[in-house]
Amino acid sequence: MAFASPSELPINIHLTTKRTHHHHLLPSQAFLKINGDPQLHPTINLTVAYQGAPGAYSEFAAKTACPSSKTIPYRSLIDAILAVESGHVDRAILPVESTMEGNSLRNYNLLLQHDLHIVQEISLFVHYCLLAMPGVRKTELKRVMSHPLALAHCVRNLAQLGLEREPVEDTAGAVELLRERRMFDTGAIASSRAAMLYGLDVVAHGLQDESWNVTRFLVLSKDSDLTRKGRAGLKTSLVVGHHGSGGMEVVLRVLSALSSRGINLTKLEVGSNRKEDGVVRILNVHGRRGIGEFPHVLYIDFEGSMEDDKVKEAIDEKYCLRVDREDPDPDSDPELSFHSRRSRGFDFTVIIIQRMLGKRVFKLW
Ligand SMILES: O=C(O)C(=O)Cc1ccccc1
Repeated sequence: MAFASPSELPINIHLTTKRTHHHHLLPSQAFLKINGDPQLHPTINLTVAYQGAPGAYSEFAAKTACPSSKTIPYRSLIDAILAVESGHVDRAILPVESTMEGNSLRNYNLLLQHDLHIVQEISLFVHYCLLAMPGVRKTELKRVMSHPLALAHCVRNLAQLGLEREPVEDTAGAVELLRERRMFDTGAIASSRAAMLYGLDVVAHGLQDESWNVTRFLVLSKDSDLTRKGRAGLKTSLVVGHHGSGGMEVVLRVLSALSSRGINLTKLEVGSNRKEDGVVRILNVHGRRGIGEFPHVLYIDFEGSMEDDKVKEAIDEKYCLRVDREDPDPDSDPELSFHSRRSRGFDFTVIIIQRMLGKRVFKLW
């Protein structure tokens, strides 16, 4: 391609603050412990998979999180994740939630179905631009293409401009398509970096409906880094899948086990089970592998590490969160499936994800 590679483009950073789906029932709770340290493990020469074309926000997030790494585009998030799982690349980057849209839960749930470790997280301030073919004016545009999340973030402004929305795979992919097909009546929402990369004009800046628009990305790796054991600055994610027996009491038990020990929660989300979403599928990474299905899910992030005494205590609290790494008793009731432990009549599984505490927000203009 005649355009500069993304790594050659100036990046303006402002620091502001395989699937084996076994459907058979499984014993054992899932226990996934995740950690990592970019300082201990420099990202030079790493390969990082992202979804989209060069110039996508995910690529920028990958480059920011893993400086000097080589970013590799993939068509879909699943392809990017499979590339890490199969060892073709070292890392994958996954956008999981944004301040405007809340959780892209489908992405988060992808994480639960693959045996990968979160080694880092990065928050990116996303500033959307309206791009058009060179010389085209904003008023000449009839429609706009972009990633569904970008379209959702700009819905009011786009309506005001009277532009029809057309979802495509990613923001940079929209720009590429626009240029390839020489579409003079169509714009794309993407970064100014994508405009430079593909030689398009920026006809409007800051198209997001709300000024504070931050997306959180997770960096995934096949390997965990046990050298981080007990180190400060970690954040842990807990995903509790349950079957709703006892109403919401599982939720209360989990929260009280953490809050009674002064453990600071940084995220709390009770997975709603609207019919169209169906169950959440969670991979069991211990014992016999397979997928468990849970109609109710609780997502929690808290500050601290699984090595902290109070965290250990909360996790081990009797009748509350028992995380069992051992294979369950083979004679146990197969109906217990994935979530072999029943605690006072509740059945649930717990996934624990340990990772870096990401406090910084990067800005891309
Ligand atoms: O389409 C892109 O550029 C992506 O990387 C996905 C995305 C879209 C909008 C905000 C953050 C990430």
